[in-house]
Amino acid sequence: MAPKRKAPVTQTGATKAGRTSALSTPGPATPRSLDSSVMSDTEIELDEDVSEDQKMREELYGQEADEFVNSWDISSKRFQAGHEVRNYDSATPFFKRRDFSHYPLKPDHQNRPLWIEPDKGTIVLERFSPLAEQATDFLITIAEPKSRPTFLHEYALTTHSLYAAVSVGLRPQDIINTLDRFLKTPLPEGVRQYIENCTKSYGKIKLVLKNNKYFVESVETELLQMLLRDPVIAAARVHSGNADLTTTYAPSMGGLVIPGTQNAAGVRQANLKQDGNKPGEQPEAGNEADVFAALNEEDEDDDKEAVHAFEIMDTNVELVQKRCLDLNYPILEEYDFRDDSMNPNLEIDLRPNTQIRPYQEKSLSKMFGNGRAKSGIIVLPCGAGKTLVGITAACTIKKGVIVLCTSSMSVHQWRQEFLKWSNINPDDIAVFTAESKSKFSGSTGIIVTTYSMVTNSRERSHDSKKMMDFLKGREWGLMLLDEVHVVPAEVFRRVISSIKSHSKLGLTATLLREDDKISHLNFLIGPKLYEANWMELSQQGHIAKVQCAEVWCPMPTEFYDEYLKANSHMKRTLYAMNPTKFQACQYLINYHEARGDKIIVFSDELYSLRQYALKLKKVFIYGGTNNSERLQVLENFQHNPDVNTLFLSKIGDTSLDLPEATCLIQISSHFGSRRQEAQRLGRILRAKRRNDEGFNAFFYSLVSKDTQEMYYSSKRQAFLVDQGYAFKVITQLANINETPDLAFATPQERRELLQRTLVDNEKGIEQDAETDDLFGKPARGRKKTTGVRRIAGTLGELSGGQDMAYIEQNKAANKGLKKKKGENQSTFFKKMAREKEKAKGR
Ligand SMILES: Nc1ncnc2c1ncn2[C@@H]1O[C@H](COP(=O)(O)OP(=O)(O)OP(=O)(O)O)[C@@H](O)[C@H]1O
Repeated sequence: MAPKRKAPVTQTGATKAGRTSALSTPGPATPRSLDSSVMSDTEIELDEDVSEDQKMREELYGQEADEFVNSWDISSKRFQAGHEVRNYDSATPFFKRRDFSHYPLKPDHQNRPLWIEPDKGTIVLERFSPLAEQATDFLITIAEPKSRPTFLHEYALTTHSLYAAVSVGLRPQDIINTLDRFLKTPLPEGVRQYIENCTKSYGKIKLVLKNNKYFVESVETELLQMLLRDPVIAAARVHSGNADLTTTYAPSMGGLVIPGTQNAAGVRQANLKQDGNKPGEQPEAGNEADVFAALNEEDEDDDKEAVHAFEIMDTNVELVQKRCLDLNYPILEEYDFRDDSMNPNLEIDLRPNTQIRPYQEKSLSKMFGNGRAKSGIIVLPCGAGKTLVGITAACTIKKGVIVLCTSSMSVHQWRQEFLKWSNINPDDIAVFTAESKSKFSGSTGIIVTTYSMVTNSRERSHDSKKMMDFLKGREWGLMLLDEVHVVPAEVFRRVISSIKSHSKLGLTATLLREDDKISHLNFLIGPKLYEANWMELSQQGHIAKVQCAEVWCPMPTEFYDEYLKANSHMKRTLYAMNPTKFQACQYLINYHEARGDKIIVFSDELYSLRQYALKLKKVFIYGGTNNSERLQVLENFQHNPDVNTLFLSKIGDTSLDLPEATCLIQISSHFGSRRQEAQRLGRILRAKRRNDEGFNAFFYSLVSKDTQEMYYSSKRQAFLVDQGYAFKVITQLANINETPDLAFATPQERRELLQRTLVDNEKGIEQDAETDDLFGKPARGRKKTTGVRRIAGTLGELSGGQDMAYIEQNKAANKGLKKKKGENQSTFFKKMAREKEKAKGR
């Protein structure tokens, strides 16, 4: 019989929930020995029968255990991972390669707020630490926030985040020293090297426009010499006859005051500097403030640093930017607007009573950190006031501004906001849309337009062409890019190549895309300069507090049977039309209307949008609703006490400013889109009543149980969960069974609903207009035919037995099916028709 082994009992302070839990590190309450060779008293005592031990571990941990068992150094009873010797205990296999419990802790680690994962550079912040605020400020500058629930925040060091850190004025050594000071363990060598490698070339070379000439600038002459040895860059240089590099001096850092604030824009972050301590050296124990005292000191040497530069041709700017990127020296774009004497100044200032909020100021200070304007992206939650951030940037630069929006409604909103917050002369701000092509009257001004107006080169009218020539023919001080997350990189490329601007500011609430193309924006616009914390803003009352819930709605058997047989389009319709979901929706509407809430119900699926709205006698807007009807519905929703619920298709996901709305119900959505979930939540974050005592907004996602929707739903929530939102799961709505007058209460009604849904959608599912524009031209709803669908049935059923009914399509729907002239033709036939028309005209 094999000798008995001690039971594995270790728990090394790990928690189960959240990504951060995978870091096995001792919790603050249970400090471990600093000596990695000392065995913990809870460690497994190795017995002789290794094969049995191995078998057990294999059973417990599968394949992964093999690797561990193979690297198990029996003689020393220690686990060998690469060149590091680790202690092994029963929890080790749970953490696999992410067990860092052998890392020594600094003696005063309780005072320090950060953990780091040595292999990946993932940083975990203890939000309950007294230094959490300072650490957050620092982390937001150097790393990407990944997840920010209540107690532990997770950040990742990436090349882009380090690039952004350098672009706001941090030096590699500043980053290393400060990070080391905040860490509970010494900074791992790999992370130090990563930071050095990523930052050594970033921020060294700048593109600056001075007196309307482009200069490539650096404090290191050798770097400029190296660039000039490159044939492409050498060819782009403007030869002034002087072979030497021009020497100038760095601009003064302070002095610039962002309008709407009391503080100079020279950000504290830009002044983070080394103090005398060597990396890893401990600050004086017991004095937390000392750790950071040095961070805020002014860098007296900055003003004395000589800057060298050479001039390049205007026409070769993009080429030089690309070439520098290829050479691994990404060029930072900076606009020395205070020294730009060539472009006329714009008379614009914030109105005297305008006070920007602390997070708005923080985000802008990243842009104007050294007295110049850096291009980049600012990420603020929906309703947090991105517009005012853009306007304040324009008031700081005071040069010509071009604003690009996603819809014509946003264009008008931006113009209104400019007039509301600043003293701009109304004649100096013009809009360029399909309906209006006005220009400003003076020598400079502001133009607000849409991405599509600027990039759609086909079939331009004479006026549009003239307007485009006007936009292309001048230099803009600032380009404001709204909702940058929705615009394809190609569109940016076209905008940026056709319109010349000295600085670019991208604004968004959700810098995420399911296609992972977000990184393109880093080099097309600039790095992410700032990202706000949603929870913090809601705690401060800038955005509403929201209770999120996922309501599980079981499907009646007959629906579920059809669901299992259906194709993917029909599946989506069926889980949206689930009668239990309908009842949950009806119940929630009744409940919240009675509480005085204004409710928006979102559905991506047009058929269910209409069916729900008609059955519940509520107003609805979708892609096919015409403009005047949309405005009328919105007006009523805002001001009419009898219209408290509005059904909206996905066209209302963005750009909808309805501060009256306090409750959201989602009955159908776009697969697993995290962005849509966040954008929809954004519709209630701006609730007017957000600062009322005890006010909460509500966000319900209705999900058909045991369908694909459950899977998508958890995917969709990932972004918001990372922002700290908790989704409650509701499996049974209180007293729903006793609620009178619920729709589809009898089996017969439910069967009728099923049959009608199947028959109505037999030909295919109607898709909504592919547009984000709630106020743009209503695009025609497209019919997508998914082929013939056979339903098993009997003659009895066809004659009306068992609730299968012959349903006549309504006339409007039939009309919609009629082909209009030229509609649904192939491009070949359309071209032929056009040519015929032309020939007739000749
Ligand atoms: N500093 C401020 N002082 C007072 N009100 C402000 C301030 N900043 C923003 N607001 C108000 O907050 C509301 C939301 O602002 P805004 O529409 O710019 O948000 P947003 O971030 O662009 O939202 P979305 O992403 O949904 O378009 C507006 O009513 C705006 O007037």
